[in-house]
Amino acid sequence: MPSISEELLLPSTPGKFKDKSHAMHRQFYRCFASTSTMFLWALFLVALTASYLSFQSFVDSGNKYFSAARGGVHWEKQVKTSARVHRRNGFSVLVTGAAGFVGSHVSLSLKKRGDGVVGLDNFNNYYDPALKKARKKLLNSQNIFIVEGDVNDARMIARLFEIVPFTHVMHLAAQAGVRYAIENPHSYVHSNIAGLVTLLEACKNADPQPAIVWASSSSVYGLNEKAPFSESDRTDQPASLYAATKKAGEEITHTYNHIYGLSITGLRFFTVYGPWGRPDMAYFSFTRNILQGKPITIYRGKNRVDLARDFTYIDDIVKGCVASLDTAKKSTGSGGKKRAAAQYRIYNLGNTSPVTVPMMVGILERHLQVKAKKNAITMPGNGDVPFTHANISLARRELGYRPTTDLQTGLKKFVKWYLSYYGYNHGKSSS
Ligand SMILES: O=C(O)[C@H]1O[C@H](OP(=O)(O)OP(=O)(O)OC[C@H]2O[C@@H](n3ccc(=O)[nH]c3=O)[C@H](O)[C@@H]2O)[C@H](O)[C@@H](O)[C@H]1O
Repeated sequence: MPSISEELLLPSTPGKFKDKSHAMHRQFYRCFASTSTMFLWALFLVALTASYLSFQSFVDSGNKYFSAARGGVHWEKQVKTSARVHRRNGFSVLVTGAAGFVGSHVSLSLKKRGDGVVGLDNFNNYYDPALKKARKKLLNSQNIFIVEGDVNDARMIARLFEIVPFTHVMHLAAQAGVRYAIENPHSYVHSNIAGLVTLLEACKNADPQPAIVWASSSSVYGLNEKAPFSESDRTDQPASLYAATKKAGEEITHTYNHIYGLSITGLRFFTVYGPWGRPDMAYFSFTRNILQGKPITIYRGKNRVDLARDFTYIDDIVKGCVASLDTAKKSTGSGGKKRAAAQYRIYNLGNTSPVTVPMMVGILERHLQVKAKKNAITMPGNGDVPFTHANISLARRELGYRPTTDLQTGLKKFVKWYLSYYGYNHGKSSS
């Protein structure tokens, strides 16, 4: 088949001409023409490869777009469905840390009464992520969708606010644990400070702005010796980095309230315990060790004084969280500007009856019907405080908060859950 060049340069009836110069020209043109052909073929192949590659990437992104991947159409549908409100004047709540202990309980409680709930959790491995996955499964079974993501992911949070005009944010995602701050200080700054600011920025930019309820901590009272602890007591002597980041959170939220009109409620939780709890906490790890026949270490204060905590049962805490949402006023800002002064509140959510750690161990022994192997040592200088004791008058007055579960009753429920979840032989070697 003649090339385009041949078509153009040679006579239309080449077979009739036999002269030499023509033959030479012909050879030259043939040679030239075949190079051009190759060049054109090469161009064609390059174009073909390029279009194949771009088609492939289109298919890939298309798959992402249409599949359940984060940001896809299916993902958005899950977020919207989960946020749907099923009661009159109900809330649509973004719950951060929804696969966590308090987060999972609060999410279930809100969903149960007809509020829309979208969870957010990064499923980090501070403690066994399998427990977080199990909580997620539980929430999924109640039609609560948990987005897997970090509170530091500004784009993702902004996207969530584009999809759902959340009326409230229940911010419970945090790096918890008092003593772990010695090992991994930066994780506290990352989650409790940077993550908090990222979330507040998203809330400030949202239109309408949500009201925010978030978890502070009893640890902000630090070395305060005046008991019981009241919200107006000094909180400028933190004993751990954990406490310092929670205290910083209180100051940071105050700033966002003051400048941008965000409605903020900070809740100082006092050693929350119960079913689906945190395995890093003493009552939980003690239970595991007692059942496994391993020793437990009980810290003691100066002069062998027992440490004491105002242990607070999860159901009481959930009631306090929900009451805080119910009484939260609307934020007043929009477009990054405050229109009027907004609500700013801080409440203790405790039990008002501290129990010593050895007494807590005694209750566990009775419920488990196993004697603990106790090893008492002087409290290492790791951020612990000798006691906590909440004055809850303010929460009682303004939230109607009334804790009803004592440690004896609450630990009984915890042990029942623990045994049903892990069984008696959890972690025991078979030998
Ligand atoms: O109220 C809070 O703001 C905090 O409550 C919780 O901290 P804590 O009150 O320290 O609870 P937890 O670790 O269960 O130790 C309980 C007691 O057991 C003692 N303890 C602990 C471990 C051990 O091996 N031995 C021991 O005696 C220990 O010395 C202490 O006296 C949350 O974890 C924290 O995230 C935060 O929310």
